Amino acid sequence: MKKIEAIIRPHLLDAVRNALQEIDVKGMTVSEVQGYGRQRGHTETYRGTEYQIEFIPKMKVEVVVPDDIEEMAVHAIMKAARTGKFGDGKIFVTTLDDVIRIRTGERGEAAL
Ligand SMILES: Nc1ncnc2c1ncn2[C@@H]1O[C@H](COP(=O)(O)OP(=O)(O)OP(=O)(O)O)[C@@H](O)[C@H]1O
Ligand SMILES: [Mg+2]
Repeated sequence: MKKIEAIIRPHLLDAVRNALQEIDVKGMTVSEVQGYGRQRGHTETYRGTEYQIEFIPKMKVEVVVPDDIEEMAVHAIMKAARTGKFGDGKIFVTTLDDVIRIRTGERGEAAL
């Protein structure tokens, strides 16, 4: 299984969710996050301490999927989240060891 974390523009959340539902992704977690990429990473020093400024609001979408739909899921997110401008976001993919459905004790892909 793969865990796909996508940092996207907040106003494109519905489009990304719809795109993922179309490829039968079973569940998802979303959260409001703040961050910066290459354009905004400057720091300010105040009384000897460095402060990171200019965090931009983004949404984080997390989905766990079987290996065989990883590429489809990544492409679905890219297509829905891309405007072509700086700040469109990023997708992080990691290998996930296990999933446990708490109610039943099912594990692995059966628990997705
Ligand atoms: N290396 C990173 N590690 C963790 N989060 C990141 C990283 N790069 C970007 N992000 C997250 O993704 C959001 C959007 O990043 P962004 O799309 O600006 O990346 P970028 O590398 O600057 O690409 P672009 O040049 O297209 O703007 C950031 O606000 C931050 O939350
Ligand atoms: Mg950027």
